[in-house]
Amino acid sequence: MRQDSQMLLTPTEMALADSAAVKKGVPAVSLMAAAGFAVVEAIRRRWSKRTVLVLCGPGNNGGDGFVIARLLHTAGWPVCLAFHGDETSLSKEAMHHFKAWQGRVETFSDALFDGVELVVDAMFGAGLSRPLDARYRDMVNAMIARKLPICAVDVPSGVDGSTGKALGEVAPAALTVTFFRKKPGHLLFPGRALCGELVVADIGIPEQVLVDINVQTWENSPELWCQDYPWPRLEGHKFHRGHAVVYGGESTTGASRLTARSALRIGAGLVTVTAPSRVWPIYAASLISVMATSLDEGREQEAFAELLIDARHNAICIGPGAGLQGEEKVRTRHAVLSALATKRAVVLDADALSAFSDDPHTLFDAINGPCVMTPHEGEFVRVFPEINNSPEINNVHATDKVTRARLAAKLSGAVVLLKGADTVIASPDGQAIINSNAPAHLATGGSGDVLAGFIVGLLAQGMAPFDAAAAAVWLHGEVANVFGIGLIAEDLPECLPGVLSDFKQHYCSTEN
Ligand SMILES: NC(=O)C1=CN([C@@H]2O[C@H](COP(=O)(O)OP(=O)(O)OC[C@H]3O[C@@H](n4cnc5c(N)ncnc54)[C@H](OP(=O)(O)O)[C@@H]3O)[C@@H](O)[C@H]2O)[C@H](O)CC1
Ligand SMILES: [K+]
Repeated sequence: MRQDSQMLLTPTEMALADSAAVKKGVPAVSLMAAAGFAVVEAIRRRWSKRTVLVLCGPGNNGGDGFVIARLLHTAGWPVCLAFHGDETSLSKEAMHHFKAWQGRVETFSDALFDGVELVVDAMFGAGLSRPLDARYRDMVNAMIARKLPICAVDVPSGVDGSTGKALGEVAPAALTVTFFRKKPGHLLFPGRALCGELVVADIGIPEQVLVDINVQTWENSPELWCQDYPWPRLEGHKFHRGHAVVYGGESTTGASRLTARSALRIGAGLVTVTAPSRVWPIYAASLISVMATSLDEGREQEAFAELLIDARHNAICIGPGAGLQGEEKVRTRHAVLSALATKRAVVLDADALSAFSDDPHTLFDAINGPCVMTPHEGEFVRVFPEINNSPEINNVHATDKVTRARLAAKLSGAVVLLKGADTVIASPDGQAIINSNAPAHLATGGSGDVLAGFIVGLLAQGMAPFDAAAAAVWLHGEVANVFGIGLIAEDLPECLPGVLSDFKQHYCSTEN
């Protein structure tokens, strides 16, 4: 996966890009000048001339602030620049721009905010290494109290660019201007909410510097996987489009029916729901294009395993409505192990994960083929207690969502899709994708069942697990955006065809 435009750089990787650019002959002082210029451009596009307070910190984020203050002043804006830090410790480039500022340099105080209409937050960016010291914290609290519009340089001060975590109180920005590429912290909550509008500015770093950086994190977009999207082919046949099996439970029958319909809508050639014979009539009466197969009473486990002997059943989804009560839990576990034993593509969601909360390693040991797990936070904690309980695994801090998903993928051998407003998809080889298109109204009952259906439907058509998971999540979010507020889970598969047509037109120019 090498889609340069979708790459997300951690602050450490950004520093590598920065120094590689300098090695290629772009002076650091020019990078800083370009960064400041880009912020001023973004400010002038958004706000008319007004009184600005530029708060500068001790590092190069503050250096950008010196440039911003100078350029706004030159443009005739009333500017107040305040700096807190050790002047003698400024980097060469920051010192260069500090000296170029001809006006007064104020010390931090609450009174600075009087009469101000816009604040530029250039206190800390990529170099933040700990919660803010008291003087900076006071300014953050004043910004929060004054409710003034804020333009943050690179990140709002206090947000960790690699994790999106807030190291203490953070004043939310109306606009954040970052450089070269987005950082994971711009997409992960709470960072995402604190950034406001996000602008990525070109500051003259050559694209070639990316070749030597082993980037492993991307923002989800069809550009990452549209090449491999399994469009129906004219010479195709429904048997070429796979046969998905969805395991249906006894009590919450709607969940697996939603999953099955979604698998069919996204293009699986055939979809079968299996159901215990006691409840089979519910499935049979309500399904039309999805087939319902009855599992004989008393030998449901054997019957499910027997169904899977037919290798045409090439993708299996277990979890939505599978059941966790008494005997149902035993059957759910058995179904999962039978499915994994086939080494065909398997999606494990909801109850299929919780059923292994007592002995997750039994589950991990059984994963030896293509598998996607789709836990929400609660299920993640149940299945990966060691990642959750230990702050550090193999010297990696396992507290942020991307790292946790990566570790889980490595531990289990499955692609792990950790759901939420900022869903992360991680592959056992370390690659991770952060999704950013899900609207708030997608959080509705049954929406996870639909997602599992989209994934198993794509797997049935031969898409690789990591791509299938990323494509399903993006399409899921896109459908919700197109449908709008008032969405219920049933709307998702029904609204998918229009979204698929638009997506095909925009991203897949050549006919398959
Ligand atoms: N990378 C690029 O291509 C460009 C980046 N630009 C801008 O530069 C910043 C990153 O600059 P950097 O100097 O690395 O980091 P910061 O400005 O964020 O701050 C580092 C200094 O702050 C001290 N620090 C860190 N945390 C705290 C804290 N909680 N309280 C007080 N002081 C703190 C840190 O001290 P240490 O003791 O930790 O070493 C540093 O002194 C990037 O965000 C961009 O805005 C360029 O100008 C353009 C190119
Ligand atoms: K900042």
